[in-house]
Amino acid sequence: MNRRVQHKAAHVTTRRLLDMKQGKEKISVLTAYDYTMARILDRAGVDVILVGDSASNVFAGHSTTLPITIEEMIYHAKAVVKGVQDESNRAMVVVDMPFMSYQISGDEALRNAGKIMKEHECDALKLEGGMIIADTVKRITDVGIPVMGHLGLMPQSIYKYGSYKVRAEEEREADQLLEDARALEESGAFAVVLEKIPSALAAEVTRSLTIPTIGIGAGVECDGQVLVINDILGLNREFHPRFVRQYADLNTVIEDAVKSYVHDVRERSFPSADESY
Ligand SMILES: Nc1nc(=O)c2c([nH]1)NC[C@@H]1CN(c3ccc(C(=O)N[C@@H](CCC(=O)O)C(=O)O)cc3)CN21
Ligand SMILES: CC(C)C(=O)C(=O)O
Ligand SMILES: [Mg+2]
Repeated sequence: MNRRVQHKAAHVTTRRLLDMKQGKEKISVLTAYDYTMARILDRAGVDVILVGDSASNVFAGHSTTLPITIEEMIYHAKAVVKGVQDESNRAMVVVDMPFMSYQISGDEALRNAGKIMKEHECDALKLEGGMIIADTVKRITDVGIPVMGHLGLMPQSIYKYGSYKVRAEEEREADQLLEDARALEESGAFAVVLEKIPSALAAEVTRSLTIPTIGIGAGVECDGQVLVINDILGLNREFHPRFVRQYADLNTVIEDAVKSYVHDVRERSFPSADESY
């Protein structure tokens, strides 16, 4: 028996996520945008890696997710998929479809979904929206591409709302969100992200659906949780919404390391004889 194969944990599939919900095992999701980080996340055992369009913010420095292009998302996704493949190849890789790559028509959405899927071996795509994109979700899933939904705070619609405030606090909006979630499930979505909505509503959606819910600022009763990797590592100085738990202060770690390097170069203590040829 090939021991290497035997020791490799099974790649996380949409089926596995459904089983996890049924078995009440929580699903952990983090974003990644590059090869090095994807390898660390896969090694650490995260279930799903999301190549988020938040790359527009944290990688490219834009103030919203709107400017990132399909080509840029593919570039990040290729690096992440390669990282997972070179590590344990356990984590599922989901890629955000960027703003305006799926909203114009079902045809265009399908063409772009296929384009993203063909460039690398990611496992699924994520789209923002509910009933409005239900037909599109059905068309994409019908050809065999798994789709993750995204409801509540939808950053691609930020200019429609004008703020990043909590969503669906009023009963009418909450009812709409519940209907949107059901529409996504009926259209074939395998999971749905719930962003910045009241915990009680997220719990109700979670109970109402067969597919898993993945929360970000949506309480502990979601079937899983997602956060942006830069936020949990403390790489982001300015971004501190209360749903982020910071697990490290890499900002300080990196700044101190770079300061030491700059100092050593200036003082001529780097490189030493041992570090030279
Ligand atoms: N680094 C990063 N982390 C994220 O979670 C993230 C991104 N970028 N970019 C894309 C979207 C945007 N997201 C956001 C952005 C802002 C808030 C937020 O709560 N902002 C304010 C509150 C604004 C208000 O209440 O009016 C805050 O408290 O920081 C939440 C999610 C989540 N996503
Ligand atoms: C915050 C998550 C859910 C996301 O969509 C992103 O990182 O783009
Ligand atoms: Mg996103």
